Amino acid sequence: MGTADLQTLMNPLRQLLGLFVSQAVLSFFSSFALAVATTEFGRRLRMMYYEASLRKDIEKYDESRTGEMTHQLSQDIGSLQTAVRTAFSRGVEGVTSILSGSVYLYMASPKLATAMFCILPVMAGAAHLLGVLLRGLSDEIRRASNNATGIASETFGAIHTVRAFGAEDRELERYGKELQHVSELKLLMALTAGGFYSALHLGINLITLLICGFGGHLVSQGELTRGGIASIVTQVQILERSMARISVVSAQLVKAFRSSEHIFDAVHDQPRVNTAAGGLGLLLPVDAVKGRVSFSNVRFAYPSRPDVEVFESFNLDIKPGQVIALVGASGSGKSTLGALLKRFYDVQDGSVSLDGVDVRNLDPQSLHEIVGVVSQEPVLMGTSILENLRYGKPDATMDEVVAAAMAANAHDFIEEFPDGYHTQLGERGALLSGGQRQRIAIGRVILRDPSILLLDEATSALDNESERIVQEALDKLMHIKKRTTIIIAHRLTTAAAADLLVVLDKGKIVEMGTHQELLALNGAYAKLYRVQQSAE
Ligand SMILES: Nc1ncnc2c1ncn2[C@@H]1O[C@H](COP(=O)(O)OP(=O)(O)OP(=O)(O)O)[C@@H](O)[C@H]1O
Repeated sequence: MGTADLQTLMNPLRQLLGLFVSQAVLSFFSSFALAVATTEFGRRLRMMYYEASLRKDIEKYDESRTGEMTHQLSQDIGSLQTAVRTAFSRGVEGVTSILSGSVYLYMASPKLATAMFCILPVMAGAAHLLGVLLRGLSDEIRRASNNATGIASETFGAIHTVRAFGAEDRELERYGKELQHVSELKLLMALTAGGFYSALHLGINLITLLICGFGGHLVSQGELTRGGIASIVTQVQILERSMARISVVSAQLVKAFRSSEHIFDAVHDQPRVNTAAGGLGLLLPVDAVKGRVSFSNVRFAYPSRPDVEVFESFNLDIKPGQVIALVGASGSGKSTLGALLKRFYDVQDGSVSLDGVDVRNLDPQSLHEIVGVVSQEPVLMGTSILENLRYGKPDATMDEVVAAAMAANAHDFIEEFPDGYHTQLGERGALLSGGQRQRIAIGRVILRDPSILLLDEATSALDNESERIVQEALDKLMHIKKRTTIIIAHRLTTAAAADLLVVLDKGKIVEMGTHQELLALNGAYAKLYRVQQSAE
């Protein structure tokens, strides 16, 4: 072979090599760009959904299972991401080959192309029907699998109760039932989709047969060559395969968007209380707050139970610096007053105000800075003790943190841990005892230094010794500075020292006065007190 021949051979080879390399580079960049775009899409959607969930109204939490929300955050958005990625990669490829195949067909034989395109609407109609069927089924599957995840997460969260009641088998059965339902629905979906795709393939083969028949007729008429019909049949098969692929991709996309509809709804849902920081409502300077709290003609029923009115027309005025204790039977509305003050819920009528400002007109961040809470069963985060204390004041110095922990009677037990303040707590602070958890919770409130303190039965879950230590910490918290304090008390020993005791019954104030005055009155409080004294 001469040099000139070799040159002639090399030229096209070089061109081909160039083509292959550019194809590889192009394919790398397009798949990378697609991965970047879908990853970013997933990240943003997750952030938007997470934020919407964090900011949604508390009553929505009363009605939903947190496990479902976690499922949606990971599973549903994940499958949407995959579907979008597949739709783009396969969809673009499919659409391109349909377009180029159609042009080729039309140029090869306009009559054959027209005949073929007449059949397309029938296929599109069938694909639409499948979409409708799949949509209904995928809704059902989503509901059932969210239920299953909800059950599992509820059980994990309440593992001590489950273990204490030996309820593992019952929980397994409950989860298993839901999972069985999911499997049945998925099988039904596989049957529907499988049936459709088999019918689709049958249709495709029938169309190919028809084209062969019609093509044969055109050959006999001299309008088409035998070679032409062979390449048309090949092209038609490519076209049909692309259409089938697109219908699969679009069904997947429909399914994923359907199961994510509620995510978009949640993202667009405007909460009643906008907790986003910045200029929403009045900002009361924390230092200038006097601490007067007034409930005026409050009418309230929980949104999840609108028919049961907890308060019909409730009035209570708490003076700045006053320590009041709310007492009364279980279910009389004590905790609800705290929830209204923190604006977890809005009153239906009347108002709750702070220094004369309706809490609805206050910036929620400002409100939470002013009103500090120590709850009955404080929940800590699964991070370090230090970070948990700093939850009250993220920029607190180490000295401030230690001082707060000392005031909360927590410093000594923290120092006994090998890692001290850096000790990692389990989920919800599970590695601490109830009393230790409460002292950390008191410490974080001391750091926050609120003007109004809400103590929700803070000592009710403790034994006598722990109660004494926690009570001592609470006393320090109440006396570090004079602040309005509302104690939601179950144990009347906690309430006895308050300036004013407010006795509630079914959402109404039945008695008010100091401990001594109420004992002398010999009414509801005295009765409650005697019952508790004899029980202790
Ligand atoms: N999230 C809620 N959704 C619907 N109803 C609720 C909710 N929380 C409380 N309730 C109802 O509101 C009423 C008042 O409850 P609340 O918790 O305020 O009573 P409480 O006096 O604090 O009781 P306890 O001393 O047992 O904590 C009760 O009938 C209760 O069932």
